[in-house]
Amino acid sequence: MEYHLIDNYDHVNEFILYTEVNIPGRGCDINLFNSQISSFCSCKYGCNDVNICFCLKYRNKNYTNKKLMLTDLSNNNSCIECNNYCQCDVYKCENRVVQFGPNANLKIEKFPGKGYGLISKNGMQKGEFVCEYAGEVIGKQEAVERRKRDNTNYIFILNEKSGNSITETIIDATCIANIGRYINHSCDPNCIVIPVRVNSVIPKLAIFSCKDIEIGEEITYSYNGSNLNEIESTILSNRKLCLCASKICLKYLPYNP
Ligand SMILES: C[S@@+](CC[C@H](N)C(=O)[O-])C[C@H]1O[C@@H](n2cnc3c(N)ncnc32)[C@H](O)[C@@H]1O
Repeated sequence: MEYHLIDNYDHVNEFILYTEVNIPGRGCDINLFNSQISSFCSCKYGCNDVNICFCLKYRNKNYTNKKLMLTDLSNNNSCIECNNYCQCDVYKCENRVVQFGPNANLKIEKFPGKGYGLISKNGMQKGEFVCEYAGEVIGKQEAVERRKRDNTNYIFILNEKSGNSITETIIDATCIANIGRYINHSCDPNCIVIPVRVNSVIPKLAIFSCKDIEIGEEITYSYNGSNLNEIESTILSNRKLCLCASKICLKYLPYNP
């Protein structure tokens, strides 16, 4: 059964194209992009029992009451949600969160010195899904070239380690993106980025709160680990000052955006 993603947000800049989900860009492996995870569950009820649901059987439980179970993430920092092949009821299944789209409680605001940023209008509880960081899925070489050409701020690189191998997912949200592109960096962030797979083998970069967030508070994650290392070494002399204002601020953004 298919799900319906609801995303009513738009950009503050008319030159940026809104996309609710990732789209393939240059250098993206189209076969991987179009791949369909072939395992599925045949649950009749909520997909909340690791002994019954096939999607949860070999993993930790991802969510409780639709909130990310942060304690289980130390061993396993990625999630696989139930997919289009699963026979569970889409709206009763407890293993579907990111696929339904962003939190309805977000607002883009201006922050002096930082440009735009995202706030939570009504506050959030720890573990709530905020939104995806969606954009063009591109290859490494293309990312290096775009970064040199445009000095772009919006290329996110996610590295997932599994044994000796590393899976790299690169999303460029410069020109085509969802609301996730507006989230600023903090050295003491209230959100984390987790790779979440639904149908495709290529993960969605899903942003979840890792603390309770107050009404009107800025939503942030740490940009540390989301950069292009090859380029970083050439630009350390030109790093941007961090304005996160946290007590443990490291003074500079983790890379030169
Ligand atoms: C992914 S964008 C975030 C959204 C951006 N503020 C905007 O207006 O589109 C990254 C850029 O935001 C700004 N930024 C993000 N976090 C910041 C911080 N803690 N301090 C200063 N500038 C920040 C930097 O200019 C950075 O290049």
